[in-house]
Amino acid sequence: MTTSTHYSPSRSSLSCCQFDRGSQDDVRGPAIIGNNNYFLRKEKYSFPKRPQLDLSFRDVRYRVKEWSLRNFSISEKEILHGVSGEFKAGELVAIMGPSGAGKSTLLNALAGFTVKGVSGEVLVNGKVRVPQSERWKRTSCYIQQDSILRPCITVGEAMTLAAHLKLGCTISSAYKHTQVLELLEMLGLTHCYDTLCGKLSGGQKKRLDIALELLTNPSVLFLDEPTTGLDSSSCSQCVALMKRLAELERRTVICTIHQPSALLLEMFDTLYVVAGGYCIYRGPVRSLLPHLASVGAHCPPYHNPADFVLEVAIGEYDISLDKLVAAAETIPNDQKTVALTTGLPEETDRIKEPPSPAGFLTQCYLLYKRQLLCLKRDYTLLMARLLCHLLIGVIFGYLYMGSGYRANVLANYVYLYGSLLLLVYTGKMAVTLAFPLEMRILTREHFNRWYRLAPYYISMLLVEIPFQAACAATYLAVSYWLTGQPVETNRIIFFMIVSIAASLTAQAWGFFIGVTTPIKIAVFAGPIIAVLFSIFGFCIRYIDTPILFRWMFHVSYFRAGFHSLLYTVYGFDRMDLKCDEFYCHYKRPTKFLNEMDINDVNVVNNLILILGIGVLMHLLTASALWCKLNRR
Ligand SMILES: Nc1ncnc2c1ncn2[C@@H]1O[C@H](COP(=O)(O)OP(=O)(O)OP(=O)(O)O)[C@@H](O)[C@H]1O
Repeated sequence: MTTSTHYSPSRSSLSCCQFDRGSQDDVRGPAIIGNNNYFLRKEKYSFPKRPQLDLSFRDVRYRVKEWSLRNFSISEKEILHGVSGEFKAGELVAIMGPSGAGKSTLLNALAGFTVKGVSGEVLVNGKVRVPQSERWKRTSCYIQQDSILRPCITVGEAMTLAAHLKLGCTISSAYKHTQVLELLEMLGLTHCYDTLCGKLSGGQKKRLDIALELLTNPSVLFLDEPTTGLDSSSCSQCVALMKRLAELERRTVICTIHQPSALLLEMFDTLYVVAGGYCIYRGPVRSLLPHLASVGAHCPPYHNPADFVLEVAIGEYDISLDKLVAAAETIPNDQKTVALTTGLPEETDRIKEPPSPAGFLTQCYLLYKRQLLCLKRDYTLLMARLLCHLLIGVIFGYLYMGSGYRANVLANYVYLYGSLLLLVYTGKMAVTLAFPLEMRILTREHFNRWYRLAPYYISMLLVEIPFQAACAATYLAVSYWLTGQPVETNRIIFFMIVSIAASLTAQAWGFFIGVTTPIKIAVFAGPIIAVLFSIFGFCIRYIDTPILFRWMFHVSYFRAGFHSLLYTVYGFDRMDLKCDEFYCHYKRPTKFLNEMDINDVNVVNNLILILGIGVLMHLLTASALWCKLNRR
């Protein structure tokens, strides 16, 4: 998304010298923290002050239900076993532990990203936090492990769009733009302003993820393994950045981390170590080794404390988990963390609630523009879809040339059936497979309160529906003309409307299948459902349908579409067809309709049925999406 007044900093206020210096600083890691690098130029930034939030949690448990095929029963598994802790504003907290210990599970529970199965209390400044509450969502953000960005938009566009969405209309565009530039400068991304997100390095993507969420200046940041996949200098840079974020304006920054170097570990204020779903240490980093020594685990000289605590956690030093858990309980409170903040910090008058996000229509508009921008940049797939429809239209038209006006109705019957099947398949499959890929972006942006589900869904439909309609119309125009169907305005209009409506309803089914089923099931569930419904009306008549299946006849939009197409072509008192032989059985179109048992088709009613099913499927899809996003 672009705005006309915006300019690339590389071309304007920020000089190349700044960028060059930033780049050099990048590779010097934590050693640079005392130097004059971009993470330290705090005074320049003008972010609105937010409340300081201390986070504490008591007896947090996470249970999942597991279905056992062998015993044919559902069992419950506890992953977090009643962990407690306190994280103070201004602290950089590391949640560490061996693989599978429950780090991400704990982070998700604290962030409110996982709600189902979580019990216990999470308190914010001493008050119970409701994970779904608007206030909590406005003051916190969650950054997932994998960077999820749209590859085809630039850093500047991504930031500008996020600023418009998250900061709403009450804040001027100029101010938003200043925020964008300041954040990019702070995170060393100024020189990437015009770079496509897909072309950023791993470290740059992580920084952009953070920059995007910092637009609302949240008080609490949760980051799931922000250093995973980065080289050592990028790791240092990332942790140095988080440290500054915690220090600047006393944000609470909590992240899970795998195996930091000794140098990296020292940069954290507080360490929370989990093993097997239990807490085995919580407190300042500097107290870790003395604490472990008190339970009989002495860290060898020159050994990385982070490695050491993981080795202790997995039992390499013959210290049982029970003993470690019991020892963690005895850590004195003053050592665990400093007392929680009560009330608001100083400078209360500067503290502001985050602004309201953009309104419904603005969200629709911005998301629609983003969709269009992505399509414009990556048009190969769209062109391929359009050209395929054109090509297949030519092939079908050539194969069934002239069948529309001849009495050899069986050829035309197959053309009509094949055409509808094609439009149903292309409509359905194009979105069935595309949607699961969108899900991760949607989950991240929706959770971090960029926008609501309805504007997202509407913006997606505003792009997908016209495009599928255009593809269908391309195919129909070419094949209709080549096959010699009747050239009568009413018939052409009905033919086009019914075919396109069926294709769009199939598309709605595609969305539904894509949202509700895993991708591996979706690839065959889509075609199976299409074929199942296509049987009714094509090779079986209503009177020949077993009673058990007659309901499918009524709800099959394919049947409704196919019968309507046949009636549009052969009904409405069509004159006799051209007969090239001595005797043509179906010279009179009504004879054919009578034998097919479709002489009284109501095209308008069928159209209402097709569109009704389409609308219903969209409503079901949106409901399923809502459940997925809000019932985690
Ligand atoms: N929904 C779930 N259903 C079943 N098991 C789960 C579920 N979520 C987590 N687990 C299990 O809980 C344990 C902890 O998972 P979690 O992802 O929190 O580990 P982690 O410490 O972050 O590991 P890693 O560092 O390898 O990412 C794992 O054994 C995982 O298989």
